[in-house]
Amino acid sequence: MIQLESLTLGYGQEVLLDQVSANLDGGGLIALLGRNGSGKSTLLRATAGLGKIKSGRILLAGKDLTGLRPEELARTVSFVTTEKVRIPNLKCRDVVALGRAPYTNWVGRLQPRDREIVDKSLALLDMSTYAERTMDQMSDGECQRIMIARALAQDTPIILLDEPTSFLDLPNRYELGVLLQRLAHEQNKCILFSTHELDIALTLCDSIALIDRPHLHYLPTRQMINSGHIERLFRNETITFDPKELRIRVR
Ligand SMILES: Nc1ncnc2c1ncn2[C@@H]1O[C@H](COP(=O)(O)OP(=O)(O)OP(=O)(O)O)[C@@H](O)[C@H]1O
Repeated sequence: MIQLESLTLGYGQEVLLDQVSANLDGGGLIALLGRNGSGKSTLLRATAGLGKIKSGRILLAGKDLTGLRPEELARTVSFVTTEKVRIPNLKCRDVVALGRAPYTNWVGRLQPRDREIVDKSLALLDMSTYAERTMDQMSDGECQRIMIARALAQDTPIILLDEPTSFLDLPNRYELGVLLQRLAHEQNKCILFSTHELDIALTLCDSIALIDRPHLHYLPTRQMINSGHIERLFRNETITFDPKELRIRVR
């Protein structure tokens, strides 16, 4: 679904990914891992069509990203960023309805089918009861769910999320991970999300994309665990990764 072809990304003279090729074809739930500053957000932004590519190509559903018209891009990929979104006077239903913008007619008016999709997206995120509330009166976790509902309403085969669990407490992190897994499998989406939650990535995801600057390794989760890449990348004087137990151990 997402193909990287000899992709080089970076800023100025700094190269983050150097001629990386990977075919994230399996779809399902994919975790994007890497140390701080390795380029996870940069890659997600580039895949969403927001960042600059130094060289190479990104293909989405077989089409070169740079050749897609804005409305085609908006029908192919949705992006949930880390920014805390608080739109004071807009009800949750209206926020989710923004996801329908690539499909609405020229005055932006929702058709019955659009309303149906908005309601379904809210329901899938278990947020139907919040439809008439405004986001300035909601918790970070609740707002995060609304932004994911908006991405779902956009009805794209690819959904990108930048650290979606970062504002959440432990139970909610897992709940969101399970929810993303369910959406990926039941709605047949390719969901790529960056995270520092190694255990969520390794227990819930179908495959892992691991940035090991300036390379990127992409493997099904079990193979990634056995590959030794995670151990090598996340090991330091204080901690080791135990691939059998899927646990970080303090030395
Ligand atoms: N707009 C920018 N201009 C110049 N350098 C940038 C810009 N954005 C990010 N960088 C640098 O690029 C590198 C990768 O940043 P990026 O945010 O993609 O990493 P990340 O893997 O998402 O990090 P983290 O896990 O800390 O969120 C960092 O060294 C960062 O300082």
